[in-house]
Amino acid sequence: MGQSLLRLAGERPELTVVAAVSRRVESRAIDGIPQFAVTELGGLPPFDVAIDFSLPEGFDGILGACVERQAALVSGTTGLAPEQRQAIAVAATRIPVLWAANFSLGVAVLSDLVERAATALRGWDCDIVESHHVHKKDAPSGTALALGAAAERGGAQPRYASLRAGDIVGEHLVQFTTLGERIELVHRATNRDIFARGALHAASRLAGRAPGRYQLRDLLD
Ligand SMILES: NC(=O)C1=CN([C@@H]2O[C@H](COP(=O)(O)OP(=O)(O)OC[C@H]3O[C@@H](n4cnc5c(N)ncnc54)[C@H](OP(=O)(O)O)[C@@H]3O)[C@@H](O)[C@H]2O)C=CC1
Ligand SMILES: O=C(O)C1=N[C@H](C(=O)O)C[C@H](O)C1
Repeated sequence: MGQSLLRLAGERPELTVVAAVSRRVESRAIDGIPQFAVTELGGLPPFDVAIDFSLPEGFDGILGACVERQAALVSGTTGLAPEQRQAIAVAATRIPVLWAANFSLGVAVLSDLVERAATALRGWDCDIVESHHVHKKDAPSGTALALGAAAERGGAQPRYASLRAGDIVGEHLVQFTTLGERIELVHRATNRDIFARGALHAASRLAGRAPGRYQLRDLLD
């Protein structure tokens, strides 16, 4: 995701990337952008908004740096612990924060459809099957859990299954089943750039806003 973000940031003239942060730093710059290790956050140049796609181990440092700098945070890191979700709520009293399990427009629409289907199909079984590439560390995916929360708002009690195979970018199937019939709602991401573009759009709209928790739909055109 970091590589997609750096490549696609160039499509948005209103954004200037001043630094890239990762766990290990092998060279001091990527395509001319200064690179910092997560242990060097204190040395970052001034910034208005950070975009975080890391791992739960890296999240606390980025969140802390944003609060310290009074900068906005856009995060798509999944697998966060309950305490980290709580830390987002606390930080949002001081800075604008947008955390989303999925930055694609299609999943935002799917989430609405799932809630509507769950509301209409009381008593049906609800199963969520997510498939991702073999390098993905968390399961169920953040998107599956978010879709499950949408199903729960509609009164369903979802069950989860996870598949890790090859280079699957991300697929989410939400299935409602009863005796004699079944509804399947599916989203398939085929390119990670959709997530990066969504996060870059959110970043450009979040910078400079009042402190608080924001959702993707708050920042759409
Ligand atoms: N919300 C959404 O739409 C999406 C969310 N994601 C989520 O984004 C996250 C990243 O995914 P992906 O890019 O595939 O993962 P990668 O493993 O490819 O990249 C993770 C990045 O985080 C860095 N990192 C790892 N540990 C730490 C740490 N302790 N401190 C600071 N930085 C750290 C890594 O640095 P280094 O390279 O030096 O190890 C690397 O740059 C995952 O949680 C994934 O689920 C992914 C796609 C879409
Ligand atoms: O790790 C990934 O790749 C993805 N993670 C997010 C998730 O956990 O839902 C979003 C997307 O599915 C890709």
